[in-house]
Amino acid sequence: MRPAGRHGPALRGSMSRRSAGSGGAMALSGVRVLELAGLAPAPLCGMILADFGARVVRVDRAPRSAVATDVQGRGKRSLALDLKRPPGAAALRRLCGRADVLIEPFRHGVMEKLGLGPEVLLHENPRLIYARLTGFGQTGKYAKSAGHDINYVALSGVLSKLGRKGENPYAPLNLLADFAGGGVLCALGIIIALYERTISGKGQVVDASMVEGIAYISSFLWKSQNLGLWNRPRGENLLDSGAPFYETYKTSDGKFMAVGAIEPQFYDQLIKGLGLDSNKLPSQLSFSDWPEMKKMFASIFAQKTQSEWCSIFDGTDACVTPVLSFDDAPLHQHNKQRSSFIKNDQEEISPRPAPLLSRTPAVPSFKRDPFIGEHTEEILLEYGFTQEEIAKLYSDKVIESNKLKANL
Ligand SMILES: C[C@H](CCC[C@@H](C)[C@H]1CC[C@H]2[C@@H]3[C@H](O)C[C@@H]4C[C@H](O)CC[C@]4(C)[C@H]3C[C@H](O)[C@]12C)C(=O)SCCNC(=O)CCNC(=O)[C@H](O)C(C)(C)COP(=O)(O)OP(=O)(O)OC[C@H]1O[C@@H](n2cnc3c(N)ncnc32)[C@H](O)[C@@H]1OP(=O)(O)O
Repeated sequence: MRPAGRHGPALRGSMSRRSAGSGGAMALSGVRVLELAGLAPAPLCGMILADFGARVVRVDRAPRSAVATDVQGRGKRSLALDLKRPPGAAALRRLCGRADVLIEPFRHGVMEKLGLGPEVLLHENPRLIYARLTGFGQTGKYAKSAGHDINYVALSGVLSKLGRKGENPYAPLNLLADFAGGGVLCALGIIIALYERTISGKGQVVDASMVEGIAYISSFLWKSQNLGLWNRPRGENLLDSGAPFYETYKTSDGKFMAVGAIEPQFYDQLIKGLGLDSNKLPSQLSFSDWPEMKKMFASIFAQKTQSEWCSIFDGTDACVTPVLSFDDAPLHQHNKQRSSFIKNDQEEISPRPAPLLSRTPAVPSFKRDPFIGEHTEEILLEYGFTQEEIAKLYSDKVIESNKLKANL
């Protein structure tokens, strides 16, 4: 959890609280989602759907581990259910009978082994959107292999393009496969399938492979190869840290500025802001001069603080911005003006859901994330289980409840 200290109530912005009502239905109101608990990509997928109004139930493991490892539980409720026991698997089948969407994050074969494969669940509920969010997809040589973000980015071809000159390929955190190519594209697949269902009345399987997701996200790279943008070795091209005008530079106070002055008219403004004379410089696209130009830019940026450079470049089209820390990003005037970051009841700061819809924007929950099993009973009742059936599931140790902790 981040300290609250520097961030004032302004962060709560003008966004109405979910509990107070948004003054209208959210885009996904009424959509019932079951998300089987996973590592990082499926939780983001579920959180996006919850932010935009879906009723998302996270199905956690029972017997449960001490703490929820899902830090993207915003707006979700938790049901703790042991799927390895036949009554647990049967309970999930019943839940799926009343759900619109199931998100499962296991490697291929796990759901089938539990008797919860798509043939079974779609047979019982033909309207179900069965989303399978995996690294390697449902078929192919690696379908049953373990892997993580870096492996998926590697297999997509994209990792070979990332990294600085002379260095090994470098994965930018686990943002590309887990989140962009995984969680976000899976959410898109679900929305597309939900839209199609309004016409056909039928559900379907969404096979969201993160390898393919990140490859698809990188279509621009694939389709721009003939433009000569990527002919040079890694780290020596236009957008991969080769060009002096698409780079970060350290300032005198140890911070950084980001420069993205690609087009000539914007590059001219960069040169002007740096106090240079373009007549005395090589042309912008003279590749052989790039290393020397970088050194020159670096020595100039090192002469002023980040704030001084912001005073020079703010309000120009030089495409120069400060590299903000997580502490500073929510406090930046632009982000404050748009309420781009929000603070929940626990004083935790996180990005506001995007994109912003004009009539039915997301209204994220401001409550803390659910404890594992916090809503077990209420969810089962809501999905049509009787008190007697719930009591039996408890006594059979197939479900767990975590009310005690929730009430602390
Ligand atoms: C780079 C990222 C990964 C980042 C993850 C981090 C966010 C977290 C990793 C470690 C965490 C920390 C750690 O846990 C210690 C602390 C714990 C504390 O509680 C919280 C703080 C921690 C510091 C904690 C903090 C963070 O959470 C961490 C740092 C990625 O790339 S994520 C993407 C990974 N890939 C995929 O998701 C692709 C699809 N999935 C897979 O390929 C596999 O699932 C995977 C990921 C390889 C894992 O393989 P595994 O063998 O473990 O599982 P599966 O084969 O899929 O089978 C699942 C089995 O579980 C059974 N099961 C599932 N649900 C239930 C249930 N409700 N009841 C009973 N049983 C259940 C299922 O039947 C399967 O059983 P079998 O194996 O017997 O078939």
